[in-house]
Amino acid sequence: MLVLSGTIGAGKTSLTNLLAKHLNKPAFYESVDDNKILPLFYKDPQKYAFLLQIYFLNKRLDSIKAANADQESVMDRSIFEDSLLFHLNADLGRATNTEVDIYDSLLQNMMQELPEATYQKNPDLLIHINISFDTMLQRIKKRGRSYEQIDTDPSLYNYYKELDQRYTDWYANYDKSPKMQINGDDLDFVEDPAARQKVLTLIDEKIASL
Ligand SMILES: Nc1ncnc2c1ncn2[C@@H]1O[C@H](COP(=O)(O)OP(=O)(O)OP(=O)(O)O)[C@@H](O)[C@H]1O
Repeated sequence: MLVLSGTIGAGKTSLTNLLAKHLNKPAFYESVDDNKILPLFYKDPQKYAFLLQIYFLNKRLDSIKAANADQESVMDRSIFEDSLLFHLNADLGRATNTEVDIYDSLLQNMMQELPEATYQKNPDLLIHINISFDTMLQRIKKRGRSYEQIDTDPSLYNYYKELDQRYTDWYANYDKSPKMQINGDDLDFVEDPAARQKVLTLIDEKIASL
């Protein structure tokens, strides 16, 4: 299982699509637009942070189980980033210590590899798309999901800034599988065909080396 990671607007969904087509493998997406809890969370984070995370955990484990039939199936987001986001929200006072403890132990329980299982839950490769904070802000604006806009809620600026910093630390410390990083500022694989080819070649080379 190949798993994409990266901050909001990094291009995870687009690269999942490209890569799955390139490899002729199934893609697994977490649909953001169908998520009924996400807009509620952005409106009232204190009330909905924990519920949103339980929703995501459940969905992502479903995808992991489905994606595991194939070593090169592609998933558009990792379960580990949910934990990163939840801890950020908890540190902002949007979840209680008890909720954090329950979340952490639930995640650990869900992700425990069982010796008798026919598949593993951790990725075979994590592909991290790294974009700068400025690019992140531009993409959020360009995509225009209403609840993500800083113009509507200026406090989101600090939330995104902190998220950006935590992503850098998270990727540096990630050790659940082999990993690679794509420079999403330099390589615009959505708009530029040459960049697209370069990214796919980099990933092919990494897969071949595993
Ligand atoms: N575990 C989570 N906790 C809180 N918010 C989350 C969580 N997971 C995703 N989100 C929110 O859901 C929205 C979509 O995020 P995500 O990064 O998965 O997709 P995306 O922005 O479409 O990424 P890309 O453009 O890279 O495909 C964002 O507003 C993000 O903050």
